Amino acid sequence: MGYTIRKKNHALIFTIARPDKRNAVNNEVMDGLEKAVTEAEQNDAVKALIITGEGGEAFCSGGDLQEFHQLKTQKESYEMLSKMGGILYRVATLNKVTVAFINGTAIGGGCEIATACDYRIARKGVKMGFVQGNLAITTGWGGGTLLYERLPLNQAFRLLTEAKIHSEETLKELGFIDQTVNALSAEDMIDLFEDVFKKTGPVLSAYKKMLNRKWASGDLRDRMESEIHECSVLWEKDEHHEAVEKFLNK
Ligand SMILES: CC[C@H](C(=O)O)C(=O)SCCNC(=O)CCNC(=O)[C@H](O)C(C)(C)COP(=O)(O)OP(=O)(O)OC[C@H]1O[C@@H](n2cnc3c(N)ncnc32)[C@H](O)[C@@H]1OP(=O)(O)O
Repeated sequence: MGYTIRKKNHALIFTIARPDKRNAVNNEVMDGLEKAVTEAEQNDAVKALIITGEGGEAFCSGGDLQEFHQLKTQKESYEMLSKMGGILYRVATLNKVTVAFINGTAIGGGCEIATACDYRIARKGVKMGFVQGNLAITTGWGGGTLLYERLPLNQAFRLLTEAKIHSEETLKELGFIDQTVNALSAEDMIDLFEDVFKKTGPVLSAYKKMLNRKWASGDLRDRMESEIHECSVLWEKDEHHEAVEKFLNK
């Protein structure tokens, strides 16, 4: 299976388990993440959902370029993009604490997944980049919209338009990474949330509801939807397909 879901203390840990493909997201991983979000939502004993990747190389390398390269038209890409965009909206608005433990490289959609979480904890030395622009598309899972919620607008705009890969030090200076650790696995870094887990579930849930009310009044879901649609329009263009071909034929 391309993912695992396991419980440790008050946390549910979702791990993308495709290390041979640098934990690229395919439909199976999307379905698994949706399952984990539902389980976290329904289990009162769970106070946090942690998302991470298997192995020491990558957190997540974004959408599976092999699998999704079959999607040629705006309509075909929109179906995939809106599926994952809906799941990341659920991650972002889940009434539990959400944590991305960035155990390795995070690229493209991998950065979007991390952005959907309340906390971003990175292993020392990892690199991250919103590289979608280099593939002649934008973020397409709602991660660009969410980045504008997480960072000052000018810094978010810079990360998206430069589409560069940055060190965790740079991203920590920008405030995107909350903390860097030497931990190699989610289990090893879970103690960082000891104080959080001392709070009752209803307290943590109430704080997320405050954030969600702010986002609801700001039409977050509509803005994510517009991003997803815009990405699907760009997806169909030759420039995007040529850029993906170049990677696949490297
Ligand atoms: C809306 C989101 C959007 C979308 O869905 O399209 C995106 O996410 S766009 C961004 C898509 N992702 C990328 O452009 C990243 C592509 N991958 C890389 O840049 C590198 O693989 C990297 C930096 C993640 C890791 O580099 P490293 O040198 O450590 O590994 P390799 O490049 O040799 O890759 C090993 C192995 O994994 C396969 N691989 C890596 N990334 C993907 C991917 N995203 N989809 C499918 N397969 C991927 C790569 O082809 C190699 O496979 P192998 O069979 O061994 O040749």
